[in-house]
Amino acid sequence: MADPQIGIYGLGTMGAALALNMADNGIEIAVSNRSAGPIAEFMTRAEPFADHVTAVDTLEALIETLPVPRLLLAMIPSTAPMDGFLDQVIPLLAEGDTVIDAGNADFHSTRARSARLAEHGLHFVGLGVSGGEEGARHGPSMMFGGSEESWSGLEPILSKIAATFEGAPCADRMGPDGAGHFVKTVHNGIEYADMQMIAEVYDLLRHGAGLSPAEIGAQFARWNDGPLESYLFEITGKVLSYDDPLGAGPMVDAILDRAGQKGTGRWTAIEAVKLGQSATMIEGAVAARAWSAEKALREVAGAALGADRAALAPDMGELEAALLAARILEYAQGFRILDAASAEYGWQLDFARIAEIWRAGCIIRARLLDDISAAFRDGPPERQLFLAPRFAPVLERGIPALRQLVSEGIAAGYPLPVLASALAFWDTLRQPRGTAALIQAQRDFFGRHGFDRVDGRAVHHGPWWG
Ligand SMILES: NC(=O)C1=CN([C@@H]2O[C@H](COP(=O)(O)OP(=O)(O)OC[C@H]3O[C@@H](n4cnc5c(N)ncnc54)[C@H](OP(=O)(O)O)[C@@H]3O)[C@@H](O)[C@H]2O)C=CC1
Ligand SMILES: O=C(CO)[C@H](O)[C@H](O)COP(=O)(O)O
Repeated sequence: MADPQIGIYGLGTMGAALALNMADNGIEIAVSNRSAGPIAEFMTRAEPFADHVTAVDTLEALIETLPVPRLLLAMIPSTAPMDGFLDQVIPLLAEGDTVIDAGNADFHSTRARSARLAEHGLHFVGLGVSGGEEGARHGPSMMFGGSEESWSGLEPILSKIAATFEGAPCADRMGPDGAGHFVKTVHNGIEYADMQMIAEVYDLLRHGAGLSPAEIGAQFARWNDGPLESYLFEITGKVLSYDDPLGAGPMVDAILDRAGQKGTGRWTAIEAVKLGQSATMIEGAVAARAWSAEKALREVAGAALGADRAALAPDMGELEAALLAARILEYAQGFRILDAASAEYGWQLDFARIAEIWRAGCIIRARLLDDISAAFRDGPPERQLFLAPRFAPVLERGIPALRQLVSEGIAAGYPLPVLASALAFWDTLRQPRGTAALIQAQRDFFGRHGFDRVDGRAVHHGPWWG
């Protein structure tokens, strides 16, 4: 057996799948895990590729097994466990070795960890991996953040295991230190918005139009054959077609309506605000998950305030047009955050390439990304996707449909935090003169904050100050 090319520590859902993907692609790997059970389980699954796998019991042994300079990939929670892992490995590694955090990390942590490892002559890579277990096993989309040197060491491996789109691997270097994890975080923010938008339409169709989950699933499957084609529409169609094996009717009805969240959507919203942006659709989706967790309160409020909603009869063609417009706006918001971060951190992110690496393997893969990539290659006015000429006819058709959907939905009592905020974003940004003059007047009145006049005259306070 040849020397392992890379060590993988953490054989949970994602680590095991990535390791199997590597071994399946002929990459020599060494693996280990904190507890013993997953190592034995992994070796059973890896039996067809056993020639390419060395399994060891401890982290120390894993490091000893790897030739220098080492590539050591950890697929463990990127929070305190990652810092504990680094405490353990730093004294065992040699100058020039590379540690890869392939989990979902807060990019601020990644930047701090990169600086910490650099003090020891070590490289640290923040690798965003998307595609869930299936993607990790058969071809994920990967967003690399780290030095050019560590990219040249890792690129041959990542290119072999990545999803491909039109022959090119869906893996690339985004920039140094936290750039890869930041792009992955925004990917997840878009994922949150897309999932919530789908859930809002599901609600309208289920409770407004009275369709069954299976009928709605079939509708999502039909939409998935058109311009809305995407992984999330595909799996929504599938998920809604299942019945509960325990006999409680449609599977979706047997699931508690309380959404989990591990942090990436929230980080996206927080970073957007810190960067002077506001990704309202992503914020709306994070809010919806937070409100969903308040199940007990909603029970009380529903009994006290009434949970009535009126019937609706949405037209499926209009819905499709509305959803496409909303999806353009949600990606537009995501790329605006990337643009702001790229400027702030000097990353020079390549948006067309990011759209391409999201085109396959990842959770937000969607047909629309072809046009997004092309729009960025054309250079949209003001760097804004929603101003790209290629989207003009789609938005001209879709925005009135979205307006009708949102107004009818809200009038009938449905919460539409993502779809409604898409319209607020659109309607705000298309107004050359907005409402902020009044905000400025109020700020000056209560706090003498001052304002600029439209005529440019050097008078910065209102007559209320005499
Ligand atoms: N699941 C998904 O769809 C995706 C997950 N991710 C990210 O991948 C990472 C791993 O997630 P996932 O595989 O789903 O998680 P799992 O819960 O399936 O696996 C967690 C792994 O981390 C190990 N681990 C946990 N705590 C420690 C610790 N303190 N020290 C050492 N090892 C530890 C576990 O070891 P042990 O067996 O001993 O408990 C196990 O190997 C996370 O950062 C997650 O955000 C990224 C993309 C998609
Ligand atoms: O990164 C992922 C997908 O891209 C993970 O599945 C992540 O856990 C999803 O986020 P959340 O758990 O908050 O829904």
